[in-house]
Amino acid sequence: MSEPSRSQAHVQPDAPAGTAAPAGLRGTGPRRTALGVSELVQAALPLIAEWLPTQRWYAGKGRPITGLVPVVGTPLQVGDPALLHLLLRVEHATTAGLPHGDTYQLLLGIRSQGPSGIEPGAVLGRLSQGPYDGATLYDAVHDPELTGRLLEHLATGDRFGSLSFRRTPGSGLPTNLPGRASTAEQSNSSVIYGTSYILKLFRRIHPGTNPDLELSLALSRAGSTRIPRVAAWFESRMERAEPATLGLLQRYLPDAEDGWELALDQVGRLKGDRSPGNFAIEAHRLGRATAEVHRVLSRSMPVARLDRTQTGRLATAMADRLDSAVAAVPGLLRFRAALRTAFQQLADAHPDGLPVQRIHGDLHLGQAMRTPHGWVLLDFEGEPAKSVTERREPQPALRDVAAMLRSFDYAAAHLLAGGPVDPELAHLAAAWAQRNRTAFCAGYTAGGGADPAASPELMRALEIDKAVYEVVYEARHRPSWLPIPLAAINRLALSV
Ligand SMILES: Nc1ncnc2c1ncn2[C@@H]1O[C@H](COP(=O)(O)OP(=O)(O)O)[C@@H](O)[C@H]1O
Ligand SMILES: O=P(O)(O)O[C@H]1O[C@H](CO)[C@@H](O[C@H]2O[C@H](CO)[C@@H](O)[C@H](O)[C@H]2O)[C@H](O)[C@H]1O
Repeated sequence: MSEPSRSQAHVQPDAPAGTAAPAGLRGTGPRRTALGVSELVQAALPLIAEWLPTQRWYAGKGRPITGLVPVVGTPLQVGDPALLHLLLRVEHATTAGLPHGDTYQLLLGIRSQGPSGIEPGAVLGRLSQGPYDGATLYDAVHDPELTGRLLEHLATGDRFGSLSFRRTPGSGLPTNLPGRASTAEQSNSSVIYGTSYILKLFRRIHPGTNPDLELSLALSRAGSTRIPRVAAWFESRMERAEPATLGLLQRYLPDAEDGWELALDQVGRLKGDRSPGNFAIEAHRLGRATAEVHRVLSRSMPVARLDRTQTGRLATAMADRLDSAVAAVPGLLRFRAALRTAFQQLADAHPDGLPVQRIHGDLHLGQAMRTPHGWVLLDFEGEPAKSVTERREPQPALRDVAAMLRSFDYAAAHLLAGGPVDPELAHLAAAWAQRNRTAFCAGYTAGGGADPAASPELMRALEIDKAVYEVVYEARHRPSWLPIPLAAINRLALSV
């Protein structure tokens, strides 16, 4: 690898790019850049264009890319290996012909010899021009040395141009831990440091504070033990006043078991001759933990009461989401009338309005970890398909309860998926889901949350709203799972 030139080594470690006009993939670039970075970014763009759509976290799948616009490039390490932090806007044409795009966070490693032992999917390719001509460009999340560098920046609270690394008071962070890429199925990318910390790197970047940081910090500051404590984060000012969250460092829970895996193990026992455990005890505890988190959030963040008109708007928003979902998945059309009735019944059942507060927003068994000290909740980012503004709006707390109820249903349905029709097993699976749903609700109420049974219209509407979201999610990401939420929609529509 050619060593970075002196000018690059001394470059201001931030290269604000301004907004370039959308154009083809090559030649779309920053107007204002520091020497070295802009050439490197230009050399990397064709490789990025090929690699990006293959990533799980890339949200633009199926939509042709009409432009790649570097927003800010920041060298975090120069030399061999080098580490480039890049915020990149990916543009797509919309039907109206106007550009529409998302901003992504990339951490790019560059090595002359190529990284050893790195999985092939993490390599973007070989640079064929620019200051690093001939070197290998790869996803630095998979390079322990470079992710170790990120931890050092977090520990020292560094600033590089528009990038700020920030620590929570009292968190003395180690600086000598290499990071390994997490293999968990996820919407972002995470790096685990030893058995102590986990850094989530948000991939699709929205302006402003990410709700995951916002809510996790509020819970951490309130002393809640129901989330992994926040140790640090980093953010970029990009071109706006309010910084955009880029990464969140939390305590790692080395002894934790994933709630979804635990539930699948339990429900799987219905099939074999293994003795079925009593997951309902855990479901009850999880309900309590959820109520506890809601209580802390209601004390530390704004609460409100929707009046009658606003409650009507809540129902209308559900009906609107249903209509968009019908357009995306026409199989929903036959349920539309019944589901709309359920939304109207929610509005009619609450003439005095509804209390609302900040909530988790996308609670499911995969977001709950069982530790030796009880259940801990993760990932307060909310539903990735919603705008950040929507996700930050206070909601009925029972929305999280309804979402978790859907998750018990998913675990039971997963048992039956793909196999021959087995009415006896289907009966056992349905009974398992019901038992755990009931236990979760009882735990939630025992923990001080509102009794879900006291608001049946609200609960049904919230469950439908979630199942509609799931139909779109599965159609887009896991089409073979689509029958799971569709079966729930069928059941819920029949109950109206
Ligand atoms: N603090 C933690 N301790 C242990 N494992 C964690 C922790 N945070 C996340 N994980 C693991 O990483 C997975 C993905 O985390 P999550 O926050 O849901 O990421 P994403 O928002 O990218 O989907 C979780 O399901 C869990 O298995
Ligand atoms: O965890 P994410 O923030 O990425 O959430 C998205 O993906 C989830 C799946 O990984 C999805 O959850 C749905 O599938 C789960 C089983 O895999 C099930 O337990 C949930 O109840 C169901 O909603 C989630 O909706 C989506 O936003």
